Amino acid sequence: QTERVEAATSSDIDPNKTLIVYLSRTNNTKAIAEMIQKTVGGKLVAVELQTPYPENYQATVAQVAKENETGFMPLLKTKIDSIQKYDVVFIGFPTWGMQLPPPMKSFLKQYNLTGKTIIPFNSNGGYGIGSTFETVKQLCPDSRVLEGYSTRGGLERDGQLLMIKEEKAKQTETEIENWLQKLKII
Ligand SMILES: Cc1cc2nc3c(=O)[nH]c(=O)nc-3n(C[C@H](O)[C@H](O)[C@H](O)COP(=O)(O)O)c2cc1C
Repeated sequence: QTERVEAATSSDIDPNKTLIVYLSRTNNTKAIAEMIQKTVGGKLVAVELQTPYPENYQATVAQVAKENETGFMPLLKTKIDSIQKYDVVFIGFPTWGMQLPPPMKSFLKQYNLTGKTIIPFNSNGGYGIGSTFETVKQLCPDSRVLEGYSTRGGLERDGQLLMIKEEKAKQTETEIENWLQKLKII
């Protein structure tokens, strides 16, 4: 009987009601987003800005530092139609200045995620998630925020762009499957 209950509660997320939204500059977080979609299904959406960040890495770092300081939230070009139809929202982002990137703060502020299940994921340059997952929780006080996934991506500062490829991609895929199983998503 126990078994039947477990089978009924696990893996019943509906791909039609699943949104995977991510921010990615050098495609590491995008690679994770695509792996999640391959495993779970759902609608994949890249967050784009009305005014994109500079191509130049140092200029971007400086701009983000300023935005983090002032709490500035950039306007998004990306629009989600009918957010209300999604029950589960995966939210992916790199670590920027050890914080949640400003565009993701914009996203979480802009959309009403009340009652939804939020699942964060992250790539970073090796310094970890910083305050990112904590900020997601703070900005989604009326959502169920599940345990996030994080892995090392690139380090643009040192010329490392897309690093989630080849062996690292295979390893990441396995980790993502284990994580989603643990969360009873698959
Ligand atoms: C503006 C900026 C700030 C960053 N700050 C950090 C940081 O504080 N800690 C860290 O580990 N990596 C940092 N990184 C590196 C990224 O988190 C890392 O390269 C990540 O994998 C990039 O993801 P993406 O390829 O999806 O853009 C920063 C990168 C940029 C562009």
